Amino acid sequence: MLATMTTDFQASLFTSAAVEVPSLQGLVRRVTLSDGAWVDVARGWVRGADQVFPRLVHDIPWHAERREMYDRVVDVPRLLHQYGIGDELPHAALTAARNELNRHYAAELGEEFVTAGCCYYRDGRDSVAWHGDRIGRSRTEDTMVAIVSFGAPRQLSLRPNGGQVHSSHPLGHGDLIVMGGSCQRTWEHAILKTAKAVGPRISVQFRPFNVF
Ligand SMILES: O=C(O)CCC(=O)C(=O)O
Ligand SMILES: [Fe+2]
Repeated sequence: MLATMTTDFQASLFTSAAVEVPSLQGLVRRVTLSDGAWVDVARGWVRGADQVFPRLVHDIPWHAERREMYDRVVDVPRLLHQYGIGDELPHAALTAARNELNRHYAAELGEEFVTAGCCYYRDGRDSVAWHGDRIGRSRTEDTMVAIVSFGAPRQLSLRPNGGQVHSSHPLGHGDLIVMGGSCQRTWEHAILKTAKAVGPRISVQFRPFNVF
């Protein structure tokens, strides 16, 4: 009885008007960058994202990391968790998002998004410095990294390698950005620290096999 109730509850939660992951057809707007890089943006793609956010805060087994920087060991300024190939995702909205990304980009990407890296930016002091996701195949090959954002918006900044900041996308509340083409090799992205009072944000980055 209890099991049935739980299942019914989850099903109705997900199919309720509140949480919905619509088709990306006609919803994404592509912005062409230089050197074969592009981004696709779909604002408010995951409907009811603000209701998903507290579940992700609670259910993802977040951990802090420390990394060596030159001669020091420093805190990574965000919490992290990585879902690997075959891992069950923590919320039906994420599974639905990955399924729709795989459907929408199947022909263009030629493979599936199989991992989901998660970052939790607790406040404006949490950040990720300028980088490209260039470990693995993305070092030499075109690929895609699709990011779905929950919670309060933070700016995802983009610049050509080492160049001036080109654009900045406020991402939160179910927004999608897909970085594609040569974007990971020829451009850099960052979530810069901000002195403004900002609420917490979670990003989920869907990547193909051997792209980090
Ligand atoms: O939080 C984001 O949207 C970006 C995260 C990111 O660039 C990364 O983890 O590689
Ligand atoms: Fe990245």
